[in-house]
Amino acid sequence: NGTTLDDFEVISTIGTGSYGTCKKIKRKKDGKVLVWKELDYGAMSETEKQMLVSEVNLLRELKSPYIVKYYDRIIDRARTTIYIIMEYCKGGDLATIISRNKKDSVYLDEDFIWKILIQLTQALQECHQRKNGRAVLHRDMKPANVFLDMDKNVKLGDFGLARVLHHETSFANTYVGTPYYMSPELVNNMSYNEKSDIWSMGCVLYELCALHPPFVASSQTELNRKIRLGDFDRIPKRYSEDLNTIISKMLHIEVTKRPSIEELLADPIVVGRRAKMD
Ligand SMILES: CN(C)CCCNS(=O)(=O)c1cccc(Nc2nc(OCC3CCCCC3)c3[nH]cnc3n2)c1
Repeated sequence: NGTTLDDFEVISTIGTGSYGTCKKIKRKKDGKVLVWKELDYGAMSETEKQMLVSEVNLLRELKSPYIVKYYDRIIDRARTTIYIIMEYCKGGDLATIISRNKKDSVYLDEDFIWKILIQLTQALQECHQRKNGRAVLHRDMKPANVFLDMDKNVKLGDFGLARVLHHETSFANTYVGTPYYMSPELVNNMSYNEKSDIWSMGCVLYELCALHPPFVASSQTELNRKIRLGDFDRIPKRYSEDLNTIISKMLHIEVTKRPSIEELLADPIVVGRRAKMD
């Protein structure tokens, strides 16, 4: 592909993630605002570079209105840096929205939370039920990875990048935050599976309601104990029994009892709410 860095102009730096820096950019030919994520692969082994290539190729295949659109990539061998060009989400991320509402002690509207629930479920459906291939697991769904576009539609971001960097040897593996969203099966050292993404989605939706995660502790061991027990307070009483029921189902500690994407989309409560929205 003929895309080069000169085709873009950097507007500003949005932030730095576990893998590198995210910048807001403008495509010179038409002024379109995008972002790129800069990853320095200099310290990566051959295996990790292979994983990075396959993750980026997976990004290209994920096409959903609720997944951050991948545009292109530029490789700068001189700087051992890959630039992954994606759509810019004007509404920012849910972590920022949650912390602002928490500071102002203002709960989010139930309709807004249902919209996020339904769109996040559809984003996961695209990944878990991919037509031409194996399911892509997000592995790192959390409020900071869920963005909004200018119409407050969900844009699930940073796919795959999490996997590449959770590869044991990569430097970015040093945990920066507390893994509030680890599922019970992960805490019990079992394998990550599609139902683990459902658990994380439940944690994100719970946090949108309560403005704090379902399980909070001051140490990893205490957090693990709480996650294994699976006891959490009901979401604030201002929210309906329907919303509480759906979120509680996603937070079932037994993987087999936790609904799959298709079961969620077929749930009468979800079907009923979607009918009201469309
Ligand atoms: C770290 N955050 C709590 C706040 C810091 C920054 N504010 S913010 O709420 O993300 C914010 C504000 C305005 C616009 C956007 N748009 C946006 N951001 C992305 O990634 C952000 C990046 C992810 C890794 C960590 C650093 C930040 C995108 N990726 C693909 N499209 C993207 N569009 C984001």
